[in-house]
Amino acid sequence: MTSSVVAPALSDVLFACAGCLRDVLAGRSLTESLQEVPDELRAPVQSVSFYVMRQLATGQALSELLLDKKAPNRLLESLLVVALCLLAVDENEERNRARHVPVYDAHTVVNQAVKAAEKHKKTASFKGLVNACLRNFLRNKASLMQAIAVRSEVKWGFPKWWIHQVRQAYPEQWQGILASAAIPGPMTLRVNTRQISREALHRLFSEHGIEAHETGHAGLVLAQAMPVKQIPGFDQGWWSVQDAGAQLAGEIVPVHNGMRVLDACAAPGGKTAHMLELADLDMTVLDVDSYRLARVEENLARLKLDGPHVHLHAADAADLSQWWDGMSFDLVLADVPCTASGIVRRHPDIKWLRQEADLTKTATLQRTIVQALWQTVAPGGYLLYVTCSLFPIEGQEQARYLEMSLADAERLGAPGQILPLAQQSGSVAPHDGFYYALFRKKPVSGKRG
Ligand SMILES: C[S@@+](CC[C@H](N)C(=O)[O-])C[C@H]1O[C@@H](n2cnc3c(N)ncnc32)[C@H](O)[C@@H]1O
Repeated sequence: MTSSVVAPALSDVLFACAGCLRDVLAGRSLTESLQEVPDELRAPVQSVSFYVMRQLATGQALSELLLDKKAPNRLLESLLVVALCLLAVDENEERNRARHVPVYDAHTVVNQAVKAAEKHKKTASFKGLVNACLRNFLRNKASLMQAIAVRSEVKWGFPKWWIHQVRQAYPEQWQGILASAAIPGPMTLRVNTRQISREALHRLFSEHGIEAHETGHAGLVLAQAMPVKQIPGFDQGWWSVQDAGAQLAGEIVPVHNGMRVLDACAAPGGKTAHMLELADLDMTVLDVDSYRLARVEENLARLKLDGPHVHLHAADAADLSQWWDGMSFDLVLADVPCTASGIVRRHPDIKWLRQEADLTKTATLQRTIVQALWQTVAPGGYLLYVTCSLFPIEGQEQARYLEMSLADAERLGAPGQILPLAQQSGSVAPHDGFYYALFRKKPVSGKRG
């Protein structure tokens, strides 16, 4: 018997996207919201929603211009914004392909958005408004697009405060940094060199027609993103998906066999696994979120890195009384919670979820965590501070503060701020944004470190 897969109706996709957008505007992450989308709709809803997150300022500015007054409810507003983001797509197809832009026929979008409005009691009585508003946009597209193009948030696809912060921190590079978020990141893998060499995996990929190039010590960047199950070696644990910027951690941590290591903010376990791939370690793994910690367990099992040398605890790293037995660590990885401003090309909802006031709150939390963790570092031991942020308050300013305030700390060489910048205008940045600072606790005098 053959089974044919029927593509979902665009009206269902648009309606589900409107629900996801409404959730994000209410402060929920897109990843969480997408989990509630029915399986058969998830792939197209994810693709359209990611695009909408990148183009949100455009959709919102257009809906403001087209409606005489505020939309009657959030769901309707979200449906209009989703449809307007799709209708505003420019006609340069080549550019669109590179940017993974979902392209639909304009009149189909209008008809399907009206059908989507019919699906819910909150939107059904406004289907005439949806129709009028979207048709008005199509009639006046050029002048409306011109009217909003002058707004900085439309030009860059970020909230104003974010543009201001990046511009202030990086007066030479701010445009390249903001532009890099418009294009989805490449699919980069980290080879589990305990299972297979990078050369052997690269060869195997070539035999399967999968084009890739090498990056860093153990990375392979795929020319085309693919579902993980279609790439040889996933179930065998031969590789993990991990951005090249995150893979740098493995090149900085001074790991060697026999070390007692703490990964304090570990989930989903990308860097935990990387360290375990590099050396035989006694590894304590913490995360405050037990649901996320379960992902570390799954990942380590798939990569065949689990065992009695790995100890997982769901606990607050800052509260030593919850989890620490008093035995110090040779190395602590503090990949602390942050604004995640360096990874917005992969999680474009982040730029709308964060508020400017989060910067100081997050920086304070980071200090509290690191100051507690410093007590667990053995004399002569190391602490690697990491964030996936671009904002100096979580990066260089934080590292300077820690250097001054941590007892017996010396700062060692580390890359500092890594910026997501395309090598040429319009091309994909090779890695996300990260910050790395490495500290060592001075050995007790008289003992060699
Ligand atoms: C940037 S992510 C870590 C990414 C991870 N190191 C990796 O490479 O896959 C930060 C993690 O810190 C966790 N977290 C936040 N606050 C924490 C706390 N007080 N104690 C321990 N973990 C915390 C979050 O649940 C989140 O999983």
